[in-house]
Amino acid sequence: MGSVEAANKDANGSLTEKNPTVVFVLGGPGSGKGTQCANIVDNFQYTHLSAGDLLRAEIKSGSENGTMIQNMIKEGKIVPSEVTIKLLQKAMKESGNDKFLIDGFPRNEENRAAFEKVTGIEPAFVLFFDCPEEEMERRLLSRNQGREDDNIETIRKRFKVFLESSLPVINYYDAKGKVRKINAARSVEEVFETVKGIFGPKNEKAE
Ligand SMILES: Nc1ncnc2c1ncn2[C@@H]1O[C@H](COP(=O)(O)OP(=O)(O)O)[C@@H](O)[C@H]1O
Ligand SMILES: Nc1ccn([C@@H]2O[C@H](COP(=O)(O)OP(=O)(O)O)[C@@H](O)[C@H]2O)c(=O)n1
Repeated sequence: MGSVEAANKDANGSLTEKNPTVVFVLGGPGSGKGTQCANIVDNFQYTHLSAGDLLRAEIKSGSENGTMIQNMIKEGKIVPSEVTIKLLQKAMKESGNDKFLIDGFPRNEENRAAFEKVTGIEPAFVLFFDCPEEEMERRLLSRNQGREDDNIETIRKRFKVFLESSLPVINYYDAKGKVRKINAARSVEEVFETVKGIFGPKNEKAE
């Protein structure tokens, strides 16, 4: 990692090295990213930041970008990284933590390159929840969270975007040896057993 980009100024204005630990959590829509992130947060010292949740909160907040974000989500399109990265940076700062699960980001090459450029952060590793489309479709159609994009028409568009734009990002990190691929087509408990093994005992929360 470029140490210059990673350097931050402390309260006295002097440069300090701050290297937050970032784990990207990727996988198709409905693969179980959010579910497993909740389990990780219960057991390990990480803060969960879902890019989709941050974007949905931005719509609700009445922000000037709200309508644009809402239209893009309805179409299953990826919101420009400038918007998403600002939300992620703000949430990282506000958390006071230095360990993050960044869920549903980066979703395309533009997301990936911009995050690296703006923050200077490289992920420690990437969790990839691998799940067949039929299973993801079943899960999304019964998610019942009232999401405007959990309808079959938008779901098909999201699958297409995942294959065309998000998988290349996973392949990019795979070539760097950073991807931990997990079979997500199992029960929540079985998937979490595998996830636990990846995080190891080091960051486990005390009972
Ligand atoms: N391993 C699993 N088996 C069955 N259903 C699951 C599993 N993991 C998550 N779900 C359910 O599938 C839906 C999508 O999961 P979610 O975690 O929201 O996925 P993502 O964040 O990847 O879109 C939710 O209703 C969730 O309860
Ligand atoms: N990095 C991101 C993440 C989500 N999004 C948008 O938010 C939608 C929902 O993403 P999500 O991660 O909450 O949900 P899933 O599609 O994984 O179920 C995506 O289909 C995109 O429209 C985005 O534009 N950029």
